[in-house]
Amino acid sequence: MDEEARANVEIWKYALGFAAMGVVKCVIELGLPDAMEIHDGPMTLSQLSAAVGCPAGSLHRIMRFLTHNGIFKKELNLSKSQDPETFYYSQTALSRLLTRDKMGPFVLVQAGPPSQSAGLTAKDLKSGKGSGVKHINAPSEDIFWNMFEVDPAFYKLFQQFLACHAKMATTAVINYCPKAFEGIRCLVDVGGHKGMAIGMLVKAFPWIRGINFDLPNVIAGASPIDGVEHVSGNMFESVPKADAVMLMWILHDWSDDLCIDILKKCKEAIPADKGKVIIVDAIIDEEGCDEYTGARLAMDMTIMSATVKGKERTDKEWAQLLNIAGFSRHTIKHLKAIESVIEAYP
Ligand SMILES: Nc1ncnc2c1ncn2[C@@H]1O[C@H](CSCC[C@H]([NH3+])C(=O)O)[C@@H](O)[C@H]1O
Ligand SMILES: COc1ccc(-c2cc(=O)c3ccc(O)c(O)c3o2)cc1
Repeated sequence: MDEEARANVEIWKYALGFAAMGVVKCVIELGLPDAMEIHDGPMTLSQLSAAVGCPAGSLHRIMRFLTHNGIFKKELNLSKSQDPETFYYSQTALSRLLTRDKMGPFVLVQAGPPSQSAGLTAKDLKSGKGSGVKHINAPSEDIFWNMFEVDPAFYKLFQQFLACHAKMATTAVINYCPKAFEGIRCLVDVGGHKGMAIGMLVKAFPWIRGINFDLPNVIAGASPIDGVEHVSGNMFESVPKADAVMLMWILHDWSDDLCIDILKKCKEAIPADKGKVIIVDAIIDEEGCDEYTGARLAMDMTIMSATVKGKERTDKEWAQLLNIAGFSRHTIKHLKAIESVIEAYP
């Protein structure tokens, strides 16, 4: 790998490093390394879930991230057949160091007092309601982003972060997946924020007329962009009509049920015969692994701590969502990035 390619991978260690440390802190709080020590042998996911009082769904994602990083091992239980309990988890030299009588307290103290520490907490996980830092004032997840109410300064930073992400991810999409944009006359970027991505796409593919669609408070702050019309609305109600819809970094914020609602609205917006939905999001590779697998799993931990029921999805989970939302087929193109491109057809 050349220096630049290595840098593109390495940077994620630093960008998502806080999430990784937050999860390690959280499993110590849950007492997971201690529970394994007491059990004194391999444990299935449901045994672990019962021992630490954390729902199996989130615990599965946490263990997937930790085993990838050498904290705990996942092994095949050859005495059983194809169900999730086919696997069991056991300790590694690293996880043995995370008990409360070894390095556990050392890690916890670095995160500061519980009232001030951000990210995942044992309490949130045990409640099964998700963490949802950014939906802090929201009664449920199907509410508009309400970052303004949480902290205006943080909201400003979050806007810069989104612009920076859109620039990076759209560059990868343009370089590695240009074919997806052939023949599209009108493209709507749903949740396109201030229009960075659609602005870059209409410049790279000048035959496209772009629509940037986002919440009214976001569109109100967007500047004019050549070839792009800004439209405000709510994707849970309707999406502007176009030949194709793009959803970049949208679906990973929402539960399966709300993703299906969004996908159905997108399907209504495109022609049934030649329309498509272009999803740009991570695909978790549970079987294989590439240089970005660690970053995708760390992003899943960030999404777990930042949203109520969002998650990064495996290819099987994506297929299931698209199928339930009424799409007949889809293709996947991997980029040299955290994200992949899924093209879904009515
Ligand atoms: N109900 C909604 N309708 C339309 N846009 C929404 C809705 N809820 C959240 N959003 C927007 O969805 C975006 C998610 S962040 C992703 C931004 C951009 N696509 C990127 O990849 O960088 C934000 O700009 C939100 O304002
Ligand atoms: C209020 O505290 C937070 C809110 C949001 C996030 C956050 C971080 C991040 O990397 C990310 C990535 C993608 C995405 O769709 C997000 O919503 C997102 O949120 C962290 C802390």
